[in-house]
Parts: sequence; structure tokens; C-alpha cells
Amino acid sequence: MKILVVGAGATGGYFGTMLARSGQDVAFLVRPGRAAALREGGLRVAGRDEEWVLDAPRLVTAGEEPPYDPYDLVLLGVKSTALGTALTDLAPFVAPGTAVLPLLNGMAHLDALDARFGAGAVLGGVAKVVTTLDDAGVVRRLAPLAHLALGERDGGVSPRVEEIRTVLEGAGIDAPVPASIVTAMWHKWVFIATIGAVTSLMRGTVGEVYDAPGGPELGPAVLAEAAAVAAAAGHPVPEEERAATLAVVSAPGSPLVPSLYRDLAAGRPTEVEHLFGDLTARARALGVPTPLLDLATLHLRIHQRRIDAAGRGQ
Ligand SMILES: NC(=O)C1=CN([C@@H]2O[C@H](COP(=O)(O)OP(=O)(O)OC[C@H]3O[C@@H](n4cnc5c(N)ncnc54)[C@H](OP(=O)(O)O)[C@@H]3O)[C@@H](O)[C@H]2O)C=CC1
Ligand SMILES: CC(C)(CO)C(=O)C(=O)O
Repeated sequence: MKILVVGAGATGGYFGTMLARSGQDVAFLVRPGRAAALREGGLRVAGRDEEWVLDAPRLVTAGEEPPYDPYDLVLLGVKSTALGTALTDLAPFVAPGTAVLPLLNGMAHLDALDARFGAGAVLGGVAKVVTTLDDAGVVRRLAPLAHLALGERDGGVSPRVEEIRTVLEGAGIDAPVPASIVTAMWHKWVFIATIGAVTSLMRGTVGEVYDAPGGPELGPAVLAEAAAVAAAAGHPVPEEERAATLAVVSAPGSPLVPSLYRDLAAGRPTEVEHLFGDLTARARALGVPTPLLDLATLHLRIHQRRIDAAGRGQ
């Protein structure tokens, strides 16, 4: 399968190298700075007692002539903050028949993708990996998950989804096709909003929060708010999934933090509007009170305003 991965960062770099190693025809759409680093040192993934380098990854940069044979699949692995520019850069490489599979958390990118490429091109996707791009440009794998759920947004299993699933599984990626990928995206959003709010508001890992007096109450309270929004939007979180999230936020000593928190702690822009601004706006429209999520939104917005004022945005 001819695959274009947009962004060779934590998610794109991880899934893209897995696919390339399995023999798929993979190119990365990258910006000039990343392109120079990848030309020099290859695309390196490390962690979990494993390390691999994709020497001389095939690179594409914005403005290049699209290939004669169009891509079958685009994996979109950019942060929401970079989405607008990334879609402009990507547009020439999306041809009739190209499927676009986003790895982003949240939901609003689907509207942006539909507007740009037409809803028929756009699949739903839920990425579950724990990876980060370190200062040396290495994709660090922090936990064993390698999961990429996908599906047509109107349900059903189309031939293209079957084909992509086979390719992903052939690369060692767990690739379920849930009954509703849109519902699965909502449920991942509930999860990420919960651990995002807990860790960002308290400025600590899941375990640091849970282990402090008063800490154990926070995770369940945030989860209740986020799940209430999902339910009001038509995507109630089943009991077993709620219990699984509760177990994640109730783990003594857990070092888990989401990518949102890593960005916050490092003083980088966060995906505040995509993950929190959008969720709390939908909550308001649906009449669901979300005081803790509102607080997390405000906290992250203040961080963002400092970055903007210092001219350090992306
Ligand atoms: N990290 C994780 O564990 C997980 C993240 N997610 C979600 O996945 C999404 C992506 O996050 P993540 O991979 O962590 O982000 P990263 O910041 O690690 O990687 C994004 C990459 O996109 C590149 N990029 C930005 N704009 C463009 C562009 N116009 N053209 C080409 N490349 C571009 C950046 O490169 P540069 O700036 O160097 O040009 C960067 O390397 C987010 O929505 C996140 O919430 C989901 C599951 C897990
Ligand atoms: C929590 C996690 C790692 C789950 O995939 C995630 O989505 C993120 O860090 O953004």
C-alpha cells in the first residue's frame, strides 16, 4: 500500500516506521527542519528495550510535485495546533481514492478534513500509543500500546477499511474496527480529557495526584463530567469502559501523563482548544455543567496566552 504519513513526530514517526519496517511503501510529509534532521540521522524509534532506525526514510515536503501514482492512505499525525497549515501542505497529495486516517485526539479535526477533502475521503481513527518526540528528534516509546482503531464514520466495514486494517496488523499494530468509530473517538476524548485535566490542573503524574490526600476524588469527578458530555452528545460511555478509565486514574504511583501534559510541562503550546475548548463549548450547548473541565480549560488557556505573548507559538 502506498502510504503518506503527515508529521514524523511521536505518533506519525511511530506508526510510519512500523509500517515501513513491515514492507509497506511509506513516505513522510515533513517540514524542512525535520527533513534535514531525518536525512542526516534517519528516523529513530527507541524504548521498551527496543530500538530501530529507518535509514533514509522517503521524505516529501510541501510544494513538491505529487507522485504519478497517488497515495492510497494518508496517516495524519500532527497536533491540532498545526492542522490548518498541515492540511494546506497535504492537499496536493490527496487524490480521488486516497483515504485519510487521522491520529489526532478530539473530534473537530473531522470537520476541517471534511471541508478540505470531502467527507468520503475521511475515516475515523483512534490512536492509542504512548510516545513522545525527544529533543534529539528520537521517537521515544514509553509504554507497550500499539493500537490504531479505524472505521467508516457511518459504520460498516468497507473494503478499504478491511485493507487498511490488514496492512496495519501486518505491521504489528492492533487495528480493531469498532461498530462506531465516531463513538470510539468520543470515548477516547473522554479518557484524554479526564487524564489531561487531572494531570494539568494538579501539575503532576496520575500517581502523584492519586497518592496525595484528596487526590483520589478528582479523577472520578472529572470523568463524570466528561462522560456526561459524551452521553448528552449521543455517545454514552459503557460501564466497563468507565471502569477502565477509573482504574487508570486511580493507580497509586502511576507515572502516566498524556502528551498534553508533557507539552504543558515543557512550556510548549498545548491542544487546549481542540481537546478542552471544544468539549466545554459542546457541554454548554448541551446544557451539561462541567466546572472542573472549565477550570482545566482556563488553566491551559492562561498557559497558551503566555506563550502567545512571548511569541513562542507554533
Ligand atoms: N503522543 C502520543 O502518545 C499520542 C498523541 N495523540 C494525538 O496525536 C496527535 C499528534 O500528536 P504527536 O504525534 O504526539 O505530536 P508531535 O508534536 O510529536 O508530532 C507532530 C509532528 O507534526 C509535524 N508537523 C507539524 N506541521 C506539519 C506540516 N505542516 N507538515 C508536516 N509535518 C508537520 C511536526 O514537525 P515539525 O514541527 O518539526 O515540523 C511534528 O514532528 C495529537 O492530536 C495528539 O493528541 C494520540 C495518541 C497518543
Ligand atoms: C494518553 C495517550 C498516551 C493514550 O494514547 C494519549 O492519547 C496522549 O498522550 O495523547
